[in-house]
Amino acid sequence: MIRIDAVTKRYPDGTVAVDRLSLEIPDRAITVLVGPSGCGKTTTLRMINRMVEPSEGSILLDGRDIRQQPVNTLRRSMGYVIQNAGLFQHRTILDNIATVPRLLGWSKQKARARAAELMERVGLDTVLAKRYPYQLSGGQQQRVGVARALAADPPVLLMDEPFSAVDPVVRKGLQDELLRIQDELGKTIVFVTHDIDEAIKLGTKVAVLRTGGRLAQFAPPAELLSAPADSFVEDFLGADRGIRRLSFFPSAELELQTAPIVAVDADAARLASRAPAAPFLLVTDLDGRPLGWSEPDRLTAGAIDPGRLLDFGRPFVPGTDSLRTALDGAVLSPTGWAVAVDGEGRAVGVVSQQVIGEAIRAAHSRVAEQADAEAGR
Ligand SMILES: Nc1ncnc2c1ncn2[C@@H]1O[C@H](COP(=O)(O)OP(=O)(O)OP(=O)(O)O)[C@@H](O)[C@H]1O
Repeated sequence: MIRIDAVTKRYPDGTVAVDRLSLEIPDRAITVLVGPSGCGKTTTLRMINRMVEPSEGSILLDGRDIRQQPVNTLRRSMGYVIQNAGLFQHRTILDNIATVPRLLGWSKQKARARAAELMERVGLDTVLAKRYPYQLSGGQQQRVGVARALAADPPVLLMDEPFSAVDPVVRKGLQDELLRIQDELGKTIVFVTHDIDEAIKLGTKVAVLRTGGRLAQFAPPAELLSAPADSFVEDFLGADRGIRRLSFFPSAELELQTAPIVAVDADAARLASRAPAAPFLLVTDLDGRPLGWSEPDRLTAGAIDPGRLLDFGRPFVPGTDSLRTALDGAVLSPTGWAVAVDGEGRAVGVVSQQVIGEAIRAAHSRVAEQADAEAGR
C-alpha cells in the first residue's frame, strides 16, 4: 500500500500545489486522481516517485518512508507513463521498451525478448518493433509508453494523463486495454486525469481534488455518483449523474419475457397464442437473432415481411451489460421495450421500460440499505 500522510507541497514561489493531503492507495487496484487543471494531481503523482519532494508530511510504501531507500531503487519499482508517451525518438520501438531492463543489466537478447512479449501484451503488432516513434500513431505510441513502463515488471505504475492526447475512439481502446492488462497483471496503479468519465471508468477508487490541492472526496466511483460529498464534487461529476450511476447496477436480475418473441416462420396459431402477451412482438430469424418489432395484428401468417418491422434498437446482454445499457436499449426502441440477447446475439427475452424502472428503484433501495447497515456498524 502507498500511504500519503498529511502531505503539503509548497513550491519556492509560495504556490501551495498540495495541501495536507492524506490518501491510502490500495495494492493491485487503480486509484485515480481527478480534478480541475492546477489542482495538484501531477505534483502528487511526482511526489510518489520523488521527482518532487514534499514540503511537509510523508509518503510510505508498504509501511516504509520512501525517503529511506535510494531514489533509483524506488523509481525502478515504479513504472511511469506520461502524456504523449515521452519516447526516445532515436531508438526503435523494441529498444524503447527494452530501456529499463537494459539499465538493470539484462542482456540485449533477454531485454528484447521481454520487449517483444510486452508488445503483444499491450496490443501492438510486433512488425512495428523496428520502427521509430514518429512512424507510429499517437495511440500506438501510448501503448509503447505503457509497455516500456511495464518492462521491468514494477509493482507500481504511475500514469499521468496517459491517454489525453488521442481522439475519443482511440482513447476508449486504450482504456479497455489498460483494464484488460490490469486484470492480468494486478499492478498498483495511480492514474491522473482531468476527465471524470475516464476516472469513473477506470478507477477502483477515485480521489477528487479541488484547486489548492485539497481532497474533496475519496471513494469508489459508484459512491461518488450516488453520494457526492459536496456541491464541488457534484458539479465536477456533471450532468446525467443518475443515468451514469446505472452503469454500476447489473442487468442480470431483470425479469425477461419470452412470450412476445416469435420466429419469422411463425404460423397463425402461434402468433395468435403470443399476441396477448404484449402490444408488440419481436420477430427473429430462424437462428433466433432479432429482426424487428411488429404489432401482432400486422403479422399475417406465413407472410411476415422483415422489411416492414420496426427497428429493435440496441440489445443488451444480461449478466454482462448494466441497467444503463438495458435502459438505453428500451429508450432507443420505438416500442419502449429492450431486447436481451446472449453472447451470440440470439434473443433471450424482452423487457419493458416499466420493468427496468422497477429494477432501478430496487437497486437504489438495496444500495441505501447497504449504506444504512454500514453506517450502523
Ligand atoms: N515547479 C513549479 N513551481 C511553481 N509552481 C508550480 C510548479 N509546478 C506546478 N506548480 C503549480 O502548482 C499547482 C499544481 O500543479 P500541478 O501540475 O500539480 O496540477 P495538475 O492538477 O496536474 O494540473 P493539470 O491538470 O493542468 O496538469 C499549479 O498552480 C501549478 O501552477
